[in-house]
Amino acid sequence: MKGADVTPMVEVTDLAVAFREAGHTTTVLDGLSLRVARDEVVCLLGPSGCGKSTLLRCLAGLRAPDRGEVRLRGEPVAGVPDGLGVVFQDYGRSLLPWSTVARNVDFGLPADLDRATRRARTAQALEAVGLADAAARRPGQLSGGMQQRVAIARALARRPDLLLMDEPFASVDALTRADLEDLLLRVRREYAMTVVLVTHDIDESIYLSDRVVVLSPRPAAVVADLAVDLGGDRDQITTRESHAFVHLRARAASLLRDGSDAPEPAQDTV
Ligand SMILES: Nc1ncnc2c1ncn2[C@@H]1O[C@H](COP(=O)(O)OP(=O)(O)OP(=O)(O)O)[C@@H](O)[C@H]1O
Repeated sequence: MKGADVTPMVEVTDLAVAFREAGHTTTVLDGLSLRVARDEVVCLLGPSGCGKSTLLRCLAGLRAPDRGEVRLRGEPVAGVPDGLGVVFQDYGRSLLPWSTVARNVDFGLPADLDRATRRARTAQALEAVGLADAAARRPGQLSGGMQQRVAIARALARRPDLLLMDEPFASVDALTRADLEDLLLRVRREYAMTVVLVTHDIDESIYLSDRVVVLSPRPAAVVADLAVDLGGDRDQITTRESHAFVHLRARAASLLRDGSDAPEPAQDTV
């Protein structure tokens, strides 16, 4: 009998990246290793400037590391891999302002797809993000949250098995952010994707993920790998109030602050 495929979706080994500018070298990553299993949602949580985006760019094949290796589905990354969706924070710059919403989504599809398939995938992705009625509008006619939904639809239309997100909800207001977080939890199941999401928001990292990888200040190293046992059905109010969530938040905050883990609180204090 053939066993289940246990090849990790993402395997990063001993990654090092440095930037050299005007005779000055900034070491951003130095010996970072990380694994993400298929269908997992993992948040990379780290302080500003620690190298989160650089790590994500290495995963996306947008930057070659100076040392070490990135493998996706067991294959070394060399250039932008197939089966990948990417969503960045700055939706304003990632959408084409003169094109309709539908065209913006279609724009992300491989050139060799036939017209009927393109239309079907675009319609399905817009439906998934609740924008079926906005297909003919232009980005400038939409709110920030709606524009970010278009960016997510564009990634989904590619039917990625790996979605990389770089602070995707950092530019929208708190209520819209909560809606987009719940949208991600839903589409992650519908599209059966592995998700790697970069954030410096502790609550968001716990709410969204199966695992939070806490990174140190630059050069980013893995400080802790926190399993998030909150179940699949999450709710913005009750999940965030739960004992497990509150304790994970304290642990992540302490690890981010000085690398120390917070002790389990006594039951009568919560
Ligand atoms: N192309 C580049 N050239 C020179 N330095 C760079 C370049 N890209 C990033 N850096 C530097 O590398 C460091 C890490 O940047 P990176 O964007 O990866 O961090 P980050 O953790 O994502 O930060 P933030 O949370 O603030 O977005 C920063 O000091 C940044 O200035």
